Amino acid sequence: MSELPVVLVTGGAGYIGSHAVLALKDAGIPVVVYDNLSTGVRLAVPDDVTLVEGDIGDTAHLARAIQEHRIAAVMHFAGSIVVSESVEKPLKYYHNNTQNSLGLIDTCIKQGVRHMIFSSTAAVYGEPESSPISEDTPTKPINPYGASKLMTEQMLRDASAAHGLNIGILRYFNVAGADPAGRAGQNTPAATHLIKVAVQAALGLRDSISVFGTDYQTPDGTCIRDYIHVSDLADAHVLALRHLVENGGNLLVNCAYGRGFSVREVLRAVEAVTGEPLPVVDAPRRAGDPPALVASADRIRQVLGWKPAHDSVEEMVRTALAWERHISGVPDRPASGDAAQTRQAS
Ligand SMILES: NC(=O)c1ccc[n+]([C@@H]2O[C@H](COP(=O)([O-])OP(=O)(O)OC[C@H]3O[C@@H](n4cnc5c(N)ncnc54)[C@H](O)[C@@H]3O)[C@@H](O)[C@H]2O)c1
Ligand SMILES: O=c1ccn([C@@H]2O[C@H](COP(=O)(O)OP(=O)(O)O[C@H]3O[C@H](CO)[C@H](O)[C@H](O)[C@H]3O)[C@@H](O)[C@H]2O)c(=O)[nH]1
Repeated sequence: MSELPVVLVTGGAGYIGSHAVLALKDAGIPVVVYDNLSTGVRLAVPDDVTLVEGDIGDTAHLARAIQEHRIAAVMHFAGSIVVSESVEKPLKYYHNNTQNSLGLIDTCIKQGVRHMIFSSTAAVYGEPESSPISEDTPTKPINPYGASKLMTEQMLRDASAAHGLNIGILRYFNVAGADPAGRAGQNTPAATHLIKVAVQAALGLRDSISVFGTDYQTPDGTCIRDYIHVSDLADAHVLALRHLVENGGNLLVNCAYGRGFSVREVLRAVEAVTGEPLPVVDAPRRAGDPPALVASADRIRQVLGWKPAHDSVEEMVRTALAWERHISGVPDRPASGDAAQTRQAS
């Protein structure tokens, strides 16, 4: 096995990046985090990992960090991620996801970085005419978020051809859950992701959960997504890094399990895990949402030998719920026997 390089994780104080940091550490790979803490939090970075606080748009600062820590590989998670916000504020997305990635790629090439793994998204496919979605499905984003990521993919391909940078483009579908060992999770209080919002509603941290759109052309009228556990996704990054270091060349893979769940199915899973009904409100469609995104997930298994360990919506919900309790301080419900005793005593 070739020696693995020191990895700079941009966005490593965020949700997925912090899980990737854990997976790299667990694999014994040295790691440094670069993050401006705009949505990420310092506490998400383990004590024994260096956090360089900075913006990827500050290329001089970035170049110094790459030199100082002898970085040879970058995992690039930093970005803006909310589809509906990208419709309202498209230039924020072209700035942070496209323009800042351009500066990062340029800096990496000038500093001799050999490998880059990029967080792309299923949103690059838009509303595909066929399902499941393979990596060869045409890319036609329907929102600025997806367009901003697709442009970065193109820059990476061109930069790779011209400058020999090895690139791994990972197109994530819907990421959910938290580290099963309880070391990390999604920390953004105002997060918009379905499972995060649903467990917050289950814990009484939100009054209700809205179902955005009930009239889609899907079996129960709600949107369908391919949810992937964040720890399986983090492991895929370590495998992708090994692949680039050992084989060179480029990689483009969907990151998903290859099966879809509707919004209502996800909410039923939350109710099954908590044993309580959720306060659900039907609401109008949300801007920029495609009706269904389900991956063909064969390539990632074949090329990387990826074997997911957490392929279950219930496990995503359970781990997300445990993390939400941990950060919010909402205690676990008493076991039903305890509740019965309390009632009898009163
Ligand atoms: N969450 C999902 O379901 C999902 C799906 C597909 C793709 N992605 C992609 O994965 C990546 C990580 O997403 P996440 O869910 O962990 O989001 P997140 O908001 O938790 O993490 C993003 C991190 O990047 C940092 N950041 C943002 N802009 C920065 C900048 N200019 N300079 C330095 N740091 C900056 C933030 O502080 C944060 O720590 C993003 O690129 C996102 O587009 C996420
Ligand atoms: O409170 C909510 C939140 C979400 N939804 C619905 O649940 C589905 C999933 O929505 P999320 O906000 O959890 O995720 P998105 O599919 O909008 O987007 C996520 O996955 C994409 C890839 O599929 C992108 O990469 C993006 O970064 C990431 O946020 C959508 O149909 C949405 O309308 C609700 O009904 N109520």
